[in-house]
Formats: sequence, C-alpha cells, structure tokens
Amino acid sequence: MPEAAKIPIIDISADGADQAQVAKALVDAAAEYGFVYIKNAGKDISAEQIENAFNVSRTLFSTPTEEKQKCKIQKNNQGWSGMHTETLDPKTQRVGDFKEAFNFGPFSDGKATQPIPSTLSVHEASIGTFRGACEALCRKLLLLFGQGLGVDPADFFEAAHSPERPSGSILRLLYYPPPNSGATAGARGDDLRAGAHSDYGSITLLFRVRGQAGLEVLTPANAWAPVPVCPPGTEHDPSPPILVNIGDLLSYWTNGLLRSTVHRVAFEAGGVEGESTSEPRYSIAFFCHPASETRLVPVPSQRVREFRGDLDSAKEGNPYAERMVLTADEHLQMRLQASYLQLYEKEKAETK
Ligand SMILES: O=C(O)CCC(=O)C(=O)O
Ligand SMILES: [Fe+2]
Repeated sequence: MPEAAKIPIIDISADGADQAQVAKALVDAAAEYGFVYIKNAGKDISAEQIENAFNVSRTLFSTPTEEKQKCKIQKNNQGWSGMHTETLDPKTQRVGDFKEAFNFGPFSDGKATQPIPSTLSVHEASIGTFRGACEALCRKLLLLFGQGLGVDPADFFEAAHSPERPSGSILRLLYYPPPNSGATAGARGDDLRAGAHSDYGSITLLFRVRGQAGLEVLTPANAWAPVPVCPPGTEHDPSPPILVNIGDLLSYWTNGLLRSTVHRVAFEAGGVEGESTSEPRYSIAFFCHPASETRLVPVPSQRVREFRGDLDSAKEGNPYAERMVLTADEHLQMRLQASYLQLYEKEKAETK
C-alpha cells in the first residue's frame, strides 16, 4: 500500500503565532516538498464559505451541457471545459483528462466579467466573494514567503500580485465523474482523472471534500504518494486544511529554491483510510498569478541568489528560462497552449 505523502501542516492564523517562525516553516515546506497544508480553523476562509462554494459547483456541473457549452473555455482561460478538453500530460496520456472544469476570471462589483450559466446567476456575488477571499489568502501567503526568504522588500511577491491589475489568476471548479459511469465508460486502467503536471502560476490553493481520494504527488523517489484530504491531527477541524502548492512560475522566479512538485488525480488512489475514489469527485482550485506584465527578474533575496541546488527543475518549468526574462503572461500562454490541444489546434487550422 503506498504511503501517504509527507506534507507539513502549518497554522498561519493561530492566536499569538510568531509570524517569523510561520514564514520560515512555510518556506522550508515549500523548498522541501513544494506542498503544504494550511490548517483551516475558518479564520481566513470559513467552513461555511467553502461548503457553499461546493454547493455552487454541484449546481454548475448538473446544469445541462447545452447551457455550459454557451460558456465554453476561451483563450483567456475563462469558461467551461468538458470531458477530455484538457490534457495535462500530453506526452503520456492516450486520452484527455476525465474531468469537467469551470474557470472564473476576475469579478467586478460582484459580477463576473465573462458569460456564466443562468443556473449560477443567483450565486454570482458569492462566487466573486469566495474568489476574493482566495486572492486575499494568497497575498497573505506570498507576504510570508517574502519574509521567510528574506526578500527585500518583504512584500516583493505580494506587491506583484495586486488584485487591481489584470492577471491570469483563476478560480476553478472541478468535477470528476465517477468511475464506471456513462462519462467514464471506456476508461482504461492507466487513464487519469487529471494527468501528471505541475501548476503554472505562483501558488495554488486546493479545496477538497472529506472522503474523496485521488490526488497524488510524485515523490523524490519517483513514486506516486496519495495526499490525504484530512491528514492526522486535522480530522476534527471545521474544514479540511487548504492544500497549497508552489507553481512553476514561483519556482522559476526563486531559481528552483521553492519546488514545483508534479501531481495528478488518479482513478485508483489507495492507501488512505476513510477515503475512496468510487464517488464523483469535486475539488476547487485557486491558481494565483502575478499581474500579467510582471517581468520575472531575479528575486532580491540573498538566499535565492545563493541557491544553486536545483536549477534544472526551474528550467523544466520554463524551457525558455535561459534565453530571456519572460513576463508572467508570456509564461502562462506558453503553458496553456501545451495543454488545450484542440482549442489552439482549431485556431491554427482557421488561420491557415
Ligand atoms: O482536483 C485536484 O485535487 C487537483 C487538481 C489539479 O491539480 C489542478 O487542477 O491543477
Ligand atoms: Fe494541479
């Protein structure tokens, strides 16, 4: 039975917690594992808000396909993507991901700035509020990363993620249909709910539902390890911890000091008591990106400058790393084109 991934649990909002110590623990976890659980006692994002977001998600994915089709994903990375639209690991997967997703871009005055299904109209403002809470938590984490890395000024990352400026940040609702259902008929043993990948942005927040297994990380020993929804010690918290992981952009920005770890969602992911993959699975991700025009110049931190450990892994996330300083938007576009094969292929054909 595969052993669960070793991922530290950190409480960033504990009363009287020493922020310098919290910042150091976060950086250590991000440098060693690339993943960290943020204990969720409901101070940053309440259990009720999270539950409400999952209810909205269930409403969305049970909306008729024709209605979702009207909001089909566009090249701005906003909208609905149906089964197999995204292929996170195109080199290995024979067929795209067994999942549906809906990406929300920015909101303005409680309103989405993109088409949304009519079934979501009554929930529009609450989705915007939830997205805002995710954005605020990310900025709090980015400030802690800046402090923990000794970046001068400490708000270097936080300031680059100002919510006032356009960015690629996305709130994503995800739905994985159950195995052996109409939507997954024909799936083979080696097919995946989400192919192996690392995330593209700075940091990702991931919300999951108790009992729903499936997420695995690739360990340094090249084995897949399940990531329990409620690791020991968090079973009685009001809400499962929020899983935070480092994306390629932040890894690249920090010369690979912060690790961007490969992960996937499998149909069979054993090893965690009380969790199973036989049910439909829902998860919610917030992908946090810097303002689009941010130039990914070296981070003003001695620790980053002196880090020479793993430059190769930074390069992996960004094949152009050696050639030029990219902007955040150029970095994102490069990655989107690789995983939305049809969306971009179709366009190539049309422009011929
Ligand atoms: O659904 C999950 O647990 C993970 C999803 C994920 O890794 C992603 O969308 O990038
Ligand atoms: Fe991911």
